[in-house]
Amino acid sequence: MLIQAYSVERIRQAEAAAQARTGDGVLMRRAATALAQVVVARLTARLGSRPGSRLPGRSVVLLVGTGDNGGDALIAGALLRGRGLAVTAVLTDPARAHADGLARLRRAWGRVVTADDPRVAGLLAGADVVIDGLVGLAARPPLREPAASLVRLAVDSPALTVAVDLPSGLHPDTGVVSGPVFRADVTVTFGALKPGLLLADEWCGTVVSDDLGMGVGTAPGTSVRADLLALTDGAAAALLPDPGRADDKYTGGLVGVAAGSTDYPGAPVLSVGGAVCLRPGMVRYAGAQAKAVVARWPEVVAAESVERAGRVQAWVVGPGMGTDETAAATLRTVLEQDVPVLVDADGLTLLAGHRDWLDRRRAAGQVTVLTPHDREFTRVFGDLDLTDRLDAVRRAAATSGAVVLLKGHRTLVAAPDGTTWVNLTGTPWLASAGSGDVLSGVIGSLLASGLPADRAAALGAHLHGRAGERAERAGRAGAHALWEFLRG
Ligand SMILES: NC(=O)C1=CN([C@@H]2O[C@H](COP(=O)(O)OP(=O)(O)OC[C@H]3O[C@@H](n4cnc5c(N)ncnc54)[C@H](OP(=O)(O)O)[C@@H]3O)[C@@H](O)[C@H]2O)[C@@H](O)CC1
Ligand SMILES: [K+]
Repeated sequence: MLIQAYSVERIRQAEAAAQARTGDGVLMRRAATALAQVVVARLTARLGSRPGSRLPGRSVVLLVGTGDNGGDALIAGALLRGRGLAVTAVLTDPARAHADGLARLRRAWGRVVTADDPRVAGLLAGADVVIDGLVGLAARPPLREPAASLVRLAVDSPALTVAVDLPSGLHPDTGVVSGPVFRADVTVTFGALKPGLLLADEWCGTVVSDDLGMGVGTAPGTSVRADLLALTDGAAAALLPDPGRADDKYTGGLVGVAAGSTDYPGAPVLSVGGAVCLRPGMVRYAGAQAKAVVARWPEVVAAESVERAGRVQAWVVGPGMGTDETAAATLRTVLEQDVPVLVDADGLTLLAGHRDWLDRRRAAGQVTVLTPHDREFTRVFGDLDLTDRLDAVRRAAATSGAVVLLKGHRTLVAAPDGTTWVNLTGTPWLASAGSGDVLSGVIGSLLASGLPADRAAALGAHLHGRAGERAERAGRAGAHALWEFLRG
């Protein structure tokens, strides 16, 4: 199963349709029930079975804004009162707080204070649970006062922090964070995942999604495609090409790597290594480092130039290639071939001055994949602002006709038809020299095996991230062993 996120607009459409079926208030009651259940389960687990660790009497603080997000929190608060918890709602604007939710909490003997109450800081510091019902789908960060101050206070609370629908301060569609953000241990989200929860997952903690019976993405007559996709390990394993019994080295995927120069002997070895690790039928290498490449990867068939390399089913071009005339000629030759081509590193720098080469491939219906980091992205797509990375990568794919993989904490992949992926694997340890070279080879192999380009890029990023996580564990173990050794 793929992980699927939907835009606020799509969720609102499904909500309207569901509300017409169920009648007023039903979805909110379901949302509040789901929220209260998660709070009880998580708090019970947190308290454990120590003496005195019973739920009744534990304190819950609700941060309540001016909309239905606050309504969810208030009704959940009333339900938690029913379990014997002490519940206090902190209202940002009493006149605009959800009236029915407030009435229910009051009927259940919940306490209500306003955000300017001097006791609020103490309440948050002493709470067992803080529930963030400040803003949800209607959020337009940065948070205004007094919500911003409440979030700042909540950051210091040792309580279990639970976000309703999404952490306040985060943009639901873009994941862009500006100003203070509620840092959640758990986010209970309704209808479907929102893109922001995947793009800025570091604020969300564990995400529990309850569709409330809304059927987002399945409404008749609407597009079933999610707005943002992510792979699970299971989905990644299902995509991985397996050689069939009838395959030989020529049918199992032939990938060519045009990379390296006299100045950069390492990048081609790494890029070819990435390709080899995916076990295609054959890896061909073209460039100035044939000896170094074959010394490390003896199964590779190497040549000095693309013209002499022979037939392939996909090319990777660019890592360590330099940006001189020879490199430009190599890039041009590769881009003239009617096979999928992945352009990385120096290839991207060169491409910035030759956008017409990309246009030609687009006109011919040929598949191109670009794998920039931020600086390379700006070189090629200078007019696109990277504040909203999702928007930028989608525009880049739409205007260039290429699949664009934008590297980052959460690597994004966008296809010209609008299909967009976010990669959820990896570690900051991957932000190191040579890591991108390996990724280019991995994706090149997947392209050669015939996977659609956006899937090849998303799968490559997923596998590369998992490999990075393993390397991190090994690196940490190594560093620890070294430390022990040095200490004698
Ligand atoms: N769809 C579903 O499936 C279901 C949805 N449900 C729930 O409803 C929620 C959506 O409720 P909603 O539409 O009432 O808006 P919500 O997010 O509570 O915002 C309230 C107000 O916040 C304000 N505000 C905005 N930005 C701000 C900022 N930066 N700083 C400060 N304030 C800011 C803005 O006010 P204004 O700008 O007008 O002053 C806005 O009107 C949804 O997230 C889910 O929890 C469930 O109950 C049932 C199923
Ligand atoms: K919230």
